[in-house]
Amino acid sequence: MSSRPSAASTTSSRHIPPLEVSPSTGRFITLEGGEGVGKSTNVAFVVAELEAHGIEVVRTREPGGSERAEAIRRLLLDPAPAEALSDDAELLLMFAARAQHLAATIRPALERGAWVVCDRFTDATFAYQGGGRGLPLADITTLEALVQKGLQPDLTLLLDMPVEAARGRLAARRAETGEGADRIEQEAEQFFEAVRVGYHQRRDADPERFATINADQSLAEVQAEIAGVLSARIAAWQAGETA
Ligand SMILES: Nc1ncnc2c1ncn2[C@@H]1O[C@H](COP(=O)(O)OP(=O)(O)OP(=O)(O)O)[C@@H](O)[C@H]1O
Ligand SMILES: Cc1cn([C@H]2C[C@H](O)[C@@H](COP(=O)(O)O)O2)c(=O)[nH]c1=O
Repeated sequence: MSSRPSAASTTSSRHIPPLEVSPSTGRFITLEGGEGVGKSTNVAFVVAELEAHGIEVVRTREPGGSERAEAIRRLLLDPAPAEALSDDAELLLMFAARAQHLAATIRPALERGAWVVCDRFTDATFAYQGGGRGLPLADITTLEALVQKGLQPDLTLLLDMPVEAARGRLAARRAETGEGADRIEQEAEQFFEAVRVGYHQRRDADPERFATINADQSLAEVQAEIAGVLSARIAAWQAGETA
């Protein structure tokens, strides 16, 4: 476990008020949204904000987040597979990767009191395999219960913006880095519109856990919104712990 400097000893505490976080209270925060909305950029921001308050943070992602789960990620996202991947196999591989990720990374971190910040989790399965592919939500709910055994994120930041604008950002990133589109990113715009609707349905079914962030604004504005949500949620958790 990394050391926990006191909140008072940190210098970049401009967004979140000083915290006295109990080491035994691990929290699980996920960032969700369609392709190119800024999840990776803002995962880094959330991690930096928490670490600035002396919190041990494990940054992770799905699919992936442990050695074997990353191997499954490669299978899932291979842009030119020798054999087409069936929708059912895709769904089951997402949950196989998640089961391993939970066992190897997420549960051990939470059990030792670390906070986990994860780039995508099961809401992505509801949005992509449920909304995008049209697989039955009841099947996803069954797998969710089997694999998570009741564990849910404490907070999910849904970065939301129109699909076309986000694809523009992605195109700019690809032009800059030279990276190609993975197997799922190669889907048509209609697929990603259905993914966005899938996320909205998840959010509407669990408004307590979700906070919607308007991702279609400058990075500074997005991060101010995220900082505000984090600050409020952390204060509420702290109040609950000391009550
Ligand atoms: N608010 C913003 N305004 C303008 N550009 C942004 C903003 N947020 C992120 N970007 C840029 O948009 C691109 C996509 O951002 P990022 O890689 O964080 O998205 P992502 O949601 O993680 O993408 P993916 O779906 O591929 O995982 C990057 O080049 C990033 O620098
Ligand atoms: C967890 C999860 C992810 N996906 C999709 C969403 C993306 O297209 C890729 C992951 O790539 P990223 O660059 O890390 O965002 O996988 C999915 O379809 N279902 C899921 O459960």
